[in-house]
Amino acid sequence: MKYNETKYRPLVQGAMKQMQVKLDNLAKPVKGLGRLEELADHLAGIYGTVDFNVKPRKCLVFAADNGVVKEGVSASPQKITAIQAVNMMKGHTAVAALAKAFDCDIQVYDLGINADLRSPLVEEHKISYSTKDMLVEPAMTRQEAMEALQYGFEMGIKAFEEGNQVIAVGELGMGNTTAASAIVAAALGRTGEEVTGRGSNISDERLKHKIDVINRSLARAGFTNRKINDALEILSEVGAYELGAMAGAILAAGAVHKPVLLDGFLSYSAALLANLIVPSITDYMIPTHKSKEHGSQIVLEALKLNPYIDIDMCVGEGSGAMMILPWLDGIKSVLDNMNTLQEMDFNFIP
Ligand SMILES: Cc1cc2ncn([C@H]3O[C@H](COP(=O)(O)O)[C@@H](O)[C@H]3O)c2cc1C
Ligand SMILES: O=C(O)c1cccnc1
Repeated sequence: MKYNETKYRPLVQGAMKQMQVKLDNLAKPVKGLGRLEELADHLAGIYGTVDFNVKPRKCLVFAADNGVVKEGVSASPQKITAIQAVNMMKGHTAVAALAKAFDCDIQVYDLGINADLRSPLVEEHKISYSTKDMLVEPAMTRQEAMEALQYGFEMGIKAFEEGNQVIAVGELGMGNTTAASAIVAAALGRTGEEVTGRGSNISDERLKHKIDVINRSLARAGFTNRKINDALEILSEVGAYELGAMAGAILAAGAVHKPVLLDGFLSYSAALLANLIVPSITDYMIPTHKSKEHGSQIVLEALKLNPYIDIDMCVGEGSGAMMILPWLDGIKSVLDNMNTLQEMDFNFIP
C-alpha cells in the first residue's frame, strides 16, 4: 500500500452521536466529563463504533540527523541523536520513562542518524547519514522525501497489524526544530520570525541566527512570501527524514481508521505535511498537548486543532503524547464501569 494511494473515510457521525447519547445517559451531570467527552466522541468517530479498545498502543519514534546543524542552529552536539536513540530503547529518555508509566510500547527507527548504532534495539532504515544542509542545497532529493514518507507509512501500518489500537508519533534529531519551523513557514506562507522558537533551549543570540538561517533557506528554495502546497517540495527543500516519516505514520492511522496521537511542534510540522497530502487526515489526529515552542499556536490554528493539555512541555520524542494516555484509559473505564441512569438503584435508599 502506498501512502498517497489510500482511501480515507470521514469520521463516522452515527458512532459519534451514539457515544454522546451513551455519555449523556451515564449517572453524572450531562457533559460533566467536559473535554473527556469530546475526546470520547472523536474516538468513536475514528473507530466507527462506541465499542473500542485503547490498548495495546505504541509510540513510533523516527530518528535522523539534520545537515543544517553545521550552521550552529542547535544548542546540542549532533551525537546526542545517536546516544539518545539507543538510550530510548533502553528505557531512559523522557518518552521512554513516560511510556513505561502509561503502558505504551516504544520503537525507535533510524532513517539517517549520522553514526552506525550497531544496536539490535533500533530498527534501521538508513536513507543516508544525515540530510544535507538546507541553507546551501535541498535537504534531500524528492525520491528520498518519498522514501521517508513511505517508510513511516509502512511502520504505522505494521504497528496496527501487530494489534495496536492507537499509535503516537515521536522524533529525535538534533537541529530538527529548524527544519520544522521552515516546513511550517513554507506551508503557511509565514516568515522565520513568526514560527521559530528556541528548540532545545538556545540563547537569544542563537535564536536570531536560527531565524536568519531559516529565512535564507526559504529564500534559497524560492519559498519567500509564498505558500507552498506540494508536501514533497517542502520536505525535500527544507525538511527532515524523521519529520517525513512522522507524516507517513500519521497517514497510516487514517488509512486503517485508528487514532494517531500527535506530540509537540515537530509533530505539528509533520501533521501539516500530511494535511497537504490528504486534507481530511486531520480527522484522525488527536491533538494531545500544546507545545511551549514559539510557532505552535499558528500551526495549531491552521490545522484547527485544540490540544487537551497545556503544561509547557517542549521535549519532543513523543513525550507530550504520552500524557493523554491516562485520559484514554479513563474514557475506557468510564464506558466499562459507570452506571447508566436506569441502572441506578433508587430502592437502595427507601
Ligand atoms: C538531550 C536531549 C534530548 C532530547 N530529546 C528530544 N530532544 C528534542 O530536541 C531536538 C531538537 O532541538 P534542536 O532543534 O534545538 O536541536 C530533537 O531531538 C527533539 O526531539 C532533545 C534534545 C536534547 C538536547
Ligand atoms: O514541541 C516539541 O516537540 C519540541 C520543542 C522543542 C524541542 N523539542 C521538541
